[in-house]
Amino acid sequence: MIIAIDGPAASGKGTISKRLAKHFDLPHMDTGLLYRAVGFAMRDDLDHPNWEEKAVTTAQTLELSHYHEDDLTTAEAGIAASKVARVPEVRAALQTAQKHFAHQKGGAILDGRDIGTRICPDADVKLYITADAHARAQRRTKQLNDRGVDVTFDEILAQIEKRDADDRDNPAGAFYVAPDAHLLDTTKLSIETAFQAALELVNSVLAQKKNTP
Ligand SMILES: Nc1ncnc2c1ncn2[C@@H]1O[C@H](COP(=O)(O)OP(=O)(O)OP(=O)(O)O)[C@@H](O)[C@H]1O
Ligand SMILES: Nc1ccn([C@@H]2O[C@H](COP(=O)(O)O)[C@@H](O)[C@H]2O)c(=O)n1
Repeated sequence: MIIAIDGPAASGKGTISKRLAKHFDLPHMDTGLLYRAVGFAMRDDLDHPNWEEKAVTTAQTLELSHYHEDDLTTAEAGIAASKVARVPEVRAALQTAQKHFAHQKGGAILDGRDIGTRICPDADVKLYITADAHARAQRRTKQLNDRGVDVTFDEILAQIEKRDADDRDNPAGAFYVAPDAHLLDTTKLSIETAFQAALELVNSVLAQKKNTP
């Protein structure tokens, strides 16, 4: 079984994906980390004239295990990720690993931006997790402040709005809600309620498929 989960930054898709992965005993891939790793590796080179070429080589030779998650989950790595994600050859290099992970025996859960549209258009279940920018900025600010990172709500809101806009008009992406995705707005939901709502959606899609000859 393949479950594809998409949504904008800090919508809670990673939290829901991890919980669903545990529930269904499926391996999980946070595909944003791949783009973040390339962005992080390129952080001092993004102003160079030939940065795109270097980003492609970085993506083609990426070893995610060489990076620390704390370095990848910063706001700066998110902004750099969004920049390298606009290079079609970077996307192509990272797609191979994602498709391979998705189609392993027994299935998988992947979360990102183009999982239901480009990586796994054949997924058994597709969810699109969203929340308004204000709620997402509050969550991300708390997440970073709890980790001791000194950022304000206003800074994070501005970054989230910019990243939303950059991602929305990424010419190399397929960042739209797949027509067969189920939408879940978590703006007013706690983590637990959001997870239960996602689980209900997944179970209802699976039950429907089981009953369809
Ligand atoms: N429904 C919710 N209510 C409150 N906080 C939440 C909710 N869902 C997630 N969070 C918190 O918001 C933060 C961001 O969540 P998460 O990492 O799951 O988002 P994401 O969409 O995967 O983000 P990214 O796109 O940057 O990877 C985390 O600290 C998480 O605990
Ligand atoms: N499938 C994906 C996943 C992510 N991106 C880009 O990476 C940025 C960081 O992603 P997070 O999920 O960790 O926030 C994101 O803003 C996208 O630009 C992508 O292109 N495709």
